[in-house]
Amino acid sequence: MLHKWGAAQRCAARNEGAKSNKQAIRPCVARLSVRSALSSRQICCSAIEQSAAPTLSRASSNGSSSGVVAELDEKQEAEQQAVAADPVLAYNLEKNDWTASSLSVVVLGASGDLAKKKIFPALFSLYYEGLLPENFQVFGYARSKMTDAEFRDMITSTLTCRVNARERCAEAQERFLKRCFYQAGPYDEPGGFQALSTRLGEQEAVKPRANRMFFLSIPPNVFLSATGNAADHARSKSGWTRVIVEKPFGRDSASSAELGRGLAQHLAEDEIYRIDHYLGKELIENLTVLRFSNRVFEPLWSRQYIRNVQIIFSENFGTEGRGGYFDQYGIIRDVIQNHLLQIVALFAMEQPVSLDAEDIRNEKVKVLRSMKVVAPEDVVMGQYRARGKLPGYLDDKTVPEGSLTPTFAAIAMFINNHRWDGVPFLFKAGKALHKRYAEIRVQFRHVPGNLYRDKQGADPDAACNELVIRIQPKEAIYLKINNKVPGLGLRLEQTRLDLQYQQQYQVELPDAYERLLLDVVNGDKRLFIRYDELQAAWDLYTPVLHELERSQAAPELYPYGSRGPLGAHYLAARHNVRWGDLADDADDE
Ligand SMILES: NC(=O)C1=CN([C@@H]2O[C@H](COP(=O)(O)OP(=O)(O)OC[C@H]3O[C@@H](n4cnc5c(N)ncnc54)[C@H](OP(=O)(O)O)[C@@H]3O)[C@@H](O)[C@H]2O)C=CC1
Ligand SMILES: O=C1O[C@H](COP(=O)(O)O)[C@@H](O)[C@H](O)[C@H]1O
Repeated sequence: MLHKWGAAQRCAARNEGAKSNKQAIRPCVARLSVRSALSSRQICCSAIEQSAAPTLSRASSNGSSSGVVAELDEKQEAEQQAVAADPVLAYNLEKNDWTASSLSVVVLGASGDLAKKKIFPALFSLYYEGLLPENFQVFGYARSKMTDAEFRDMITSTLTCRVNARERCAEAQERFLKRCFYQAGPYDEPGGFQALSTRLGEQEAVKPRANRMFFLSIPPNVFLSATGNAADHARSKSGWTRVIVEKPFGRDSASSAELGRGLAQHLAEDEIYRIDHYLGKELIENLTVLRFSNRVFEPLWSRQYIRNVQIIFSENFGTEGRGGYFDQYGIIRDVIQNHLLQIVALFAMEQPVSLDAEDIRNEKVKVLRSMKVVAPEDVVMGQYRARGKLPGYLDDKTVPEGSLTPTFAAIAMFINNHRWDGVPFLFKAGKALHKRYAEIRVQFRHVPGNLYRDKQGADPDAACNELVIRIQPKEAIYLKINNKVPGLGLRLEQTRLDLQYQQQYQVELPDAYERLLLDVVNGDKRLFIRYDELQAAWDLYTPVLHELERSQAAPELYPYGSRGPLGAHYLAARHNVRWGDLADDADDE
């Protein structure tokens, strides 16, 4: 399964007469993907080459090869057309030539939670699925002292074989671990980075072009010094250097701008990848597909038909262990100003000129810049308190005594443009609630002059159509419609047109970090946040965040495991909205 990319490149190298790498590799990608349902990101192919070969030889031996070859040729042609129409693939093919390059991924903060929980497992998954180049290595970097062997021991327990075919997983893990190295050093001095660069060079020696990718999995107080040292002392001299920055990108407009200026002293904007892992979730990537490839949705996607949009994030656990970080930020900065606002930008944008990163981000930034700055009266804050044995936020030892930091918030926002004027976009996000889920709910307007008004029960709201995009868990898209209850009578009930991913696709979905790391390898910035988007997002929230801090506004307490504070319902009611998740809860239990 490994090194499909390398195989495609080798195959391309044999393709004489092609004018460019892109032209050379296309037929290879197409031919080698004949028997596989690879996504547009999964760029071919040795495994597929092997799986096509036996079919051909078996067919030859019973004398029917021409039929099979013709069939393959047909499929190949169809695949070639698909590849030609895929701008992501075309972009990747144009930008990378891994026959002459190596890839080093350096994880700064390798001893930390995010690195262990997300980054190493994602890198292993990509490796296992053959999506990383042949000459590939991982370097962990942190202050903790560790040998390569200890580092490998540390990450072993984090590696799992996510993909369907788990065959030879242990073997793949062993091979992956041999590519993992560790360098101890400080973030704020050059010495460690110089040593890192030397060791990177030793591993990269076999390829003329050495590409280096740094993941800043470190606390924000060392972002700038680590970036400066990485860029100045461990930057690639022969290939590209890309730096992935994790949130928090500052605390407000001013600190974010300062961070931006600091990064810009060492890196060009095209070297910076601001990650928002919600953009890497399957259902979020599907948002634009849903909108722009289905004729049925786009005409409805405006104030004319949509009454309100709700973006809901609910976690059934508290800050356990992350209280120190969380208390400095709170739920608005932790989740709403970034993950949920990014979802709205994608949800509400106009159709971009193309799927190119800049075209998409141009449209997103227009939405953000059209939004009304959040008003204090449109914010409800909550903080969880203890319930039975479940600890309250203030019981977390890493949280300062008497902290007023919100662990829950509900917010109403508006987009002042032709399409969305007057439509409330309601956000609700909280920790230590009753369930873990994230979803987008689109509530449609009432049916005017409804013929069936008296057949639908007393509550007219319950008869409104609602489109639900369930981001996680149990990913799904369903549309609530009114339907006649079968039988001789005439009674209507609300039911669902239901796309449940588990039933429909029966594949395990890739983790968001897998998708995003692969995008960085391929230089694809569609799912990363551009500087002007970030600043526009902060400008919407900075005044209210400052005001809440200045006024020392006390959050409403809610019990651990509840649905959050009552204030969220009053806020929704003020905008003539009812939270859709309450109605659906009973069905989903
Ligand atoms: N964990 C998560 O789920 C998420 C994290 N993030 C962000 O990702 C980044 C990393 O997160 P996470 O792994 O949880 O962070 P950690 O607190 O685990 O820190 C990562 C590593 O940084 C080093 N470190 C910790 N504190 C300091 C300090 N004060 N000064 C210098 N170095 C320090 C430690 O390594 P050593 O001492 O060995 O150098 C530690 O192992 C953060 O910016 C965080 O906000 C974003 C989304 C989710
Ligand atoms: O960025 C963050 O996201 C997580 C939730 O991510 P998910 O992919 O598990 O939904 C959240 O717990 C954390 O507080 C926040 O920093």
